[in-house]
Amino acid sequence: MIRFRSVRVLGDRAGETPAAPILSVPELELTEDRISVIGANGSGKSTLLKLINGLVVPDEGAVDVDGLGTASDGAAVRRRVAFVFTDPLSQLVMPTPLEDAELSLRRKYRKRTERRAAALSLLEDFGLAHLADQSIYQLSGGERQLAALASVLAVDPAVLVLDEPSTLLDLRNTMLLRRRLAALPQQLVTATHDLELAQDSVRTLVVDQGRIVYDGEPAAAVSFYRELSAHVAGSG
Ligand SMILES: Nc1ncnc2c1ncn2[C@@H]1O[C@H](COP(=O)(O)OP(=O)(O)OP(=O)(O)O)[C@@H](O)[C@H]1O
Repeated sequence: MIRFRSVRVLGDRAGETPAAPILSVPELELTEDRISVIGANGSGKSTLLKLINGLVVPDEGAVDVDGLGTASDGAAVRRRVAFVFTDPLSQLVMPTPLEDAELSLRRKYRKRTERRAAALSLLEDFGLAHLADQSIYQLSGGERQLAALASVLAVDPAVLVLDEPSTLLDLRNTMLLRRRLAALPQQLVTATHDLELAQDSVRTLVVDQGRIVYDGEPAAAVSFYRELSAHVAGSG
C-alpha cells in the first residue's frame, strides 16, 4: 500500500516566505490497482508521482510503500516501484531494446545466455522481438515506449508509476499502450492529460495548484476537472 502522511514539498521555494508548497497532501492511501492522476500543467502531478518512488522526498511528512519509507529505505522502495517517464529516451540507456532488457535482467540472470533468452522472451511479449537489435533511435515513438516499458517490467516491480506515458504517441500506439497496460498484474498509478487513458482506472485524483481537489470515481473526476478548467479559462 502507498501511504502519504502530512506531506509537503517545498522544492526551491523553501527559502521564500511564506513558502507556497509545490504539493501538499495531508493524508492519502492508494490501494486500488488502477489509479490515475489528472490536472493542469504545473499542478503537481509529476511531483506526486515522484514522491511514490522517492525521486522526490517530502520536506515535511512521509511517504511509504508497503511500510518502507521513501526517505529512509529509498533503494528498497525503488525495487518495488518502477517509474516510466514520458520520454522513453530518458529511460533506455543501451543502444538496442535487447541490450536494454538484458541490462535490467542482469541481477536475475547471471548467465549471459539465460539473460539473453529471457530478454528476448520479454520483448516477444511486447511484440518487439523483430526489433530486438534495432537502434533505439530508429524505433518509432510507440515502439520506444513499449521497449522502455518492457525493460522496466524486467525487474518485476509491484507498482508501476507512469508519468504521461501516451503524450508522445499517436492514436494507434496509445491504444496499443492502453491494451498492454490493462493486461499488467502490477498496481498502476498514471498521470495523464489523456482523459480516456485516465478513465482506464478505478480511482482518479484531480490535482490543482499543489492539492488534491477531487478523489473519486474516474468519470466524475473527469467532469470535475472539465468544469474546473472551463472555470479557470473563463476567468482568465
Ligand atoms: N524542485 C522544484 N523547485 C521549485 N519548483 C518546482 C520544483 N519542481 C517542480 N516545481 C514546480 O512545481 C509545480 C508542479 O510541477 P509538476 O512537474 O509536479 O507539475 P505537473 O502537474 O506534472 O505539470 P505538467 O502537466 O506540466 O507536466 C510547477 O510549477 C513546477 O515548476
